[in-house]
Amino acid sequence: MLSRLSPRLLSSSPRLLSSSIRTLVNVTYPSPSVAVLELDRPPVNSLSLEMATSITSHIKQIESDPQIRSLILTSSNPKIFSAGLDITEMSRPSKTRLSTFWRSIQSLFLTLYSTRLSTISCITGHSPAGGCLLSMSCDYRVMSRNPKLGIGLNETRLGIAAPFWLKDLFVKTVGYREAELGLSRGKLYSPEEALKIGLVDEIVDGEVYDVAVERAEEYAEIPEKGIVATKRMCRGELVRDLEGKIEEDVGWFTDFILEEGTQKGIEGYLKSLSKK
Ligand SMILES: CCCCCCCCCCCC/C=C/CC(=O)SCCNC(=O)CCNC(=O)[C@H](O)C(C)(C)COP(=O)(O)OP(=O)(O)OC[C@H]1O[C@@H](n2cnc3c(N)ncnc32)[C@H](O)[C@@H]1OP(=O)(O)O
Repeated sequence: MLSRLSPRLLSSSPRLLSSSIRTLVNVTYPSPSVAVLELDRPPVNSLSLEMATSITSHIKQIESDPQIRSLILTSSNPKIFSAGLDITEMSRPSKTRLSTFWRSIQSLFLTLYSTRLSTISCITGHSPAGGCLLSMSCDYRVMSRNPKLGIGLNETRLGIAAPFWLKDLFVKTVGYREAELGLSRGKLYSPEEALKIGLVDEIVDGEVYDVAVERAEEYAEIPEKGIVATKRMCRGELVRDLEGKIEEDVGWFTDFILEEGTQKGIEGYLKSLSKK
């Protein structure tokens, strides 16, 4: 029933949907050419298989409306953009679920990174690891100035490593040396630091959402053909690299995560999170 609705009418607000078909995101339209996709998976918008699949399918639905030119990605939680991958997906999983989970993350990245839409990440809260991946996959990033917030790739802190395509995305965004330092130290950058290295494009004192809408509207005025060709030029190589190695990457991920040493690290990290 839901899929027959026009994307323009589609709002996945919890007020409108029963919990059994809750889609974990809300979609709204602040202007005729701009859509907003709000992550809404309490408590921390972590990316489970269902969450990643839902975001991907909503991006595709929005993309299919030719009137929509820009997409803002944001969060219903003002303190947390996304806590990254749902770590429980990686804790003592079945191999089948783990492979399907990783495919859903690859697919979310490929969809968001190569969409014809101009994408603005509106980062009001923490954005570690997979949260940073979502932000970096967008064309423009605005973040609240709050010095308590962190954005970056902290995988090493969990005893895991970013996959090659996330490392490549980070290198493309901040440059080789900063990426190497940030990755090996598992560094989370404050908004000021993130601005300095180009991990975000703008930091905002007031209402970050209003600035995101302004930027989305500016992008929407640029002729689509030029933007799409430019995106393809800048992003095609990384997209092709991953597309050519999907199975290899699934193999690396599942082997790495299922190792006993990795499992122990993940268990310890989960304990430290829930003890806080
Ligand atoms: C040959 C080459 C080999 C190469 C191998 C490559 C293949 C391997 C690839 C492996 C790649 C894996 C990539 C991973 C990327 C990721 O995204 S991993 C996830 C990283 N995320 C984090 O570390 C964030 C952890 N969370 C936090 O720091 C904080 O929760 C927060 C700052 C986001 C919010 O803090 P606060 O508001 O204080 O909330 P909390 O009380 O901490 O959390 C509430 C609640 O949520 C649970 N939780 C938090 N984060 C996650 C998460 N990511 N997943 C699942 N659950 C999470 C937390 O435990 C609390 O639960 P309880 O209320 O205690 O039950």
